[in-house]
Amino acid sequence: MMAQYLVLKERAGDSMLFYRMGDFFELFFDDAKHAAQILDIALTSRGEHDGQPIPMCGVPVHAAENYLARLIKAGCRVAIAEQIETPEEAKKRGGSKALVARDIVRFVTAGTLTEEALLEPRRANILAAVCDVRGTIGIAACDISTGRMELEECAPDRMGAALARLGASELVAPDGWDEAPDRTIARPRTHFASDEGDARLKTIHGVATLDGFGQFSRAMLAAAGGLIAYLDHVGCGKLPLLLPPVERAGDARLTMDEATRGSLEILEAQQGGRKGSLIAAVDRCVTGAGARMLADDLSSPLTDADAIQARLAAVQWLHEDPLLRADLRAVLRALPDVGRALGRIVAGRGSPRDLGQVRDGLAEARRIHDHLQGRRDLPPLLDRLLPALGGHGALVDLFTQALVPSPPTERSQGGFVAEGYDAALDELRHASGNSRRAIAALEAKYRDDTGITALKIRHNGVLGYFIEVPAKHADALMAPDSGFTHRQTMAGAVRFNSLVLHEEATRIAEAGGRALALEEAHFEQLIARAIADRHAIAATAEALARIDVTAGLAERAAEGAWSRPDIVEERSLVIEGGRHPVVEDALASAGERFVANDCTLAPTDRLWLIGGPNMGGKSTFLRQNALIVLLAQAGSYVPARRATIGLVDRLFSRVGASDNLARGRSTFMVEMVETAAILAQATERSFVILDEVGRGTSTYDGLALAWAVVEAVHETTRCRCLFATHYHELARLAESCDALSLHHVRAREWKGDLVLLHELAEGPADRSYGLAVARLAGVPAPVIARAKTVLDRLEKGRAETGGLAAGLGELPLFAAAAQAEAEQRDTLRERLDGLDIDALSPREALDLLYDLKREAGATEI
Ligand SMILES: Nc1ncnc2c1ncn2[C@@H]1O[C@H](COP(=O)(O)OP(=O)(O)OP(=O)(O)O)[C@@H](O)[C@H]1O
Repeated sequence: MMAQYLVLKERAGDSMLFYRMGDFFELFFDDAKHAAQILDIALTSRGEHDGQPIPMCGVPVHAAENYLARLIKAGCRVAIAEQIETPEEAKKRGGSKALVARDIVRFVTAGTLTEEALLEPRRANILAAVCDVRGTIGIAACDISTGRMELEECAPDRMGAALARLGASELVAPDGWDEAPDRTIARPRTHFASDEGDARLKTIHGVATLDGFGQFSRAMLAAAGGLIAYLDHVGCGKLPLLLPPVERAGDARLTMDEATRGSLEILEAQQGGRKGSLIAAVDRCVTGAGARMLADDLSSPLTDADAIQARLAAVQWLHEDPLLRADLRAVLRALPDVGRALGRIVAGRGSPRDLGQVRDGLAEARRIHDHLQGRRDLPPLLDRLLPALGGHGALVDLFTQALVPSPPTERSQGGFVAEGYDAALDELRHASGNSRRAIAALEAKYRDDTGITALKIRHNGVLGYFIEVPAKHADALMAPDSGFTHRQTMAGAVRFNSLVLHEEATRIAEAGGRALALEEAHFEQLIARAIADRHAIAATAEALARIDVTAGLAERAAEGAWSRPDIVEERSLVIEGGRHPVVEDALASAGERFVANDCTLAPTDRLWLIGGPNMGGKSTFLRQNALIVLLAQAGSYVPARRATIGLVDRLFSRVGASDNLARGRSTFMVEMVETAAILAQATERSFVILDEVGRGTSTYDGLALAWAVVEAVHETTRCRCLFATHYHELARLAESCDALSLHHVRAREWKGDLVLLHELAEGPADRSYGLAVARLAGVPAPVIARAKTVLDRLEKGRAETGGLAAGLGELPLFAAAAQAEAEQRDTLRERLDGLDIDALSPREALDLLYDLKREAGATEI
């Protein structure tokens, strides 16, 4: 047995091997140790290997899903080795000692789950493949629980942002690729071939060309090849549901990199989990599929004004009709997760319950279709969904006739095919019903005949049906001519059989067996029917999700008095009475009110420097505006009295000195890397929020960098930007940068206490209130008093020397400085240009080289 185990383990590679033995999956060696620790189950041993006891642990097959879920969560992958023949077959094949043949039937990995119990209902589960084809990155992503597949390509510097958007639970990449992102699973490079990807997609979808689905580049197809090869591997040849690939054009979406997503807490709060995230504050979807689609919308807002307007018009329509909205949501709320049920069916793991869910979902879709059809003012987005909502009449009728109202998850016991669907099956059921009744009559008859009132006819798995009497009455039945045969003597009872009982029991067993076989055949037919219609069913699931998202957003807007944003092409951002949805919710639950603030950026006033005390609300203001842009472009109403959003192509959010120790970089290093990315990638159409950039280093360095970054954003990037800072000195930039203005969050000292008003006002911050905030935070009075003394000294010093920013007044403008540097570098070029190398002696050449080097060094920072 160990030899068989070791061969399978070799094939399992770095996945744990679940080795089926009877009713258990057993794990051995290091797998056992590792799993026992994660699952907190007993580690035992079995036999010996190389003279050492073999560590072993096991999980019962019927509870395996739960254990799998915990292992997957802990980052493991699991190979499932099943018995692929019965012990009888093994004996027939190889004699009484033959080992039952086993094989790996599938791998369970984080990105390839379909089981309801292992998936989060409100989150997509993405598996992605990424590769590099001659300097272009191809990405293929799919959610195999619903079959959705997307292909995308981007430049190498956009790979991080594209992958961050996907948030894949598992990522595969070619072996030996130096630029592969962290935590990827390496797969053979040969799998990532565009010809292979193209051929596989054509075969899967039965088409001669992929042109009908979109235009896919070589990089996209190579990634698709890698993805499908990996799916082959984990499914051991059985592919899950894959819908036709959709091309995701990078520039049709608002680009956000990983740091921006993290700091805006779109799908997850920074401390982890959904609570406190944007989606938690926005999501009012009543179905899991709706919630998953909303997460996708918020992760990749649109940049196309028409597409955004279409979504907004649909939200508005349902916003203005609360009754219809409530009706729709009531129907949606009762919907099963059709997409995921279909995913399980196609993956070969469908149950009668999944078929029932598809039937119920499609029937409800029809009701929604009838609700919407014929409404005069139906917005185009919803109108386009109508065809997908209907059209399943024949399938729904078939499934309704074939299946009982609530089919079970377990199919081996039968009982899911409805009465009236198959006359032969009804007959068999009728026959076994008659036999059961006959057995009940027999029991009454035997009681009468024997006069033993405690006589019972019972059933168990080992004996089948038998007659049981208390031990004290057994003698009468033991008599040879009693008509009963003795079967078993228990402590207080004796069990018998009789010819009539045996005959009835046989009839039940035979009818039962044949009924099960019939049900199984019907099940296969119904599964095949669902698979044949998979594309249309998936389209219905998608349409239902879009309606749920739209109704959910309308509901959220109504709840929070949100407004429909205007989407314009100009580079402005005008938000009146804007609020931060997450902070507002948190304050509301504490009984406090959120102070709404305006943001009015325009091409002539596109960079706001925002000062004011700690805790004054600067970060909140910055983020709320970024979130409002994001929500608007995702097609949602926004938490503001009015908003006009000039389309944004890329959104950046940076918080100074945020910790990213997990990546092993110092906080300041992270801050600078992220700032560098903004300066390199932001365009005139971008919106950038920078929160205290520069604070992660010494005061002088920090101020100098913050100064230079603001100038660069103003002069070179020219994007819309909100910059929060504690450096008062930066206010002097208003003198040289004409599209920059100064703002602050207001605070007041009242009777010695600091009152934070959380209100934004024009002009520079008058002072920093740092000590007052420290007092609010409970820093002991003697420490505050001492700090006050130190502060007085420092301020006196500043007054005498002109302070930190002394001398900055004479600093040349950013553009002029950049020009001067460029010119200085050009004198080097001129000298090189004018050089006749052949005319130089070796000595002269060397001297010249030293000289040039000296000149270059003088211009270095
Ligand atoms: N507009 C607002 N209305 C009401 N309360 C607010 C508002 N803005 C912020 N707050 C409250 O003030 C707290 C601090 O806000 P925030 O973190 O934005 O301040 P900050 O100025 O960025 O502080 P620091 O400079 O220390 O980072 C928030 O957690 C929230 O409770």
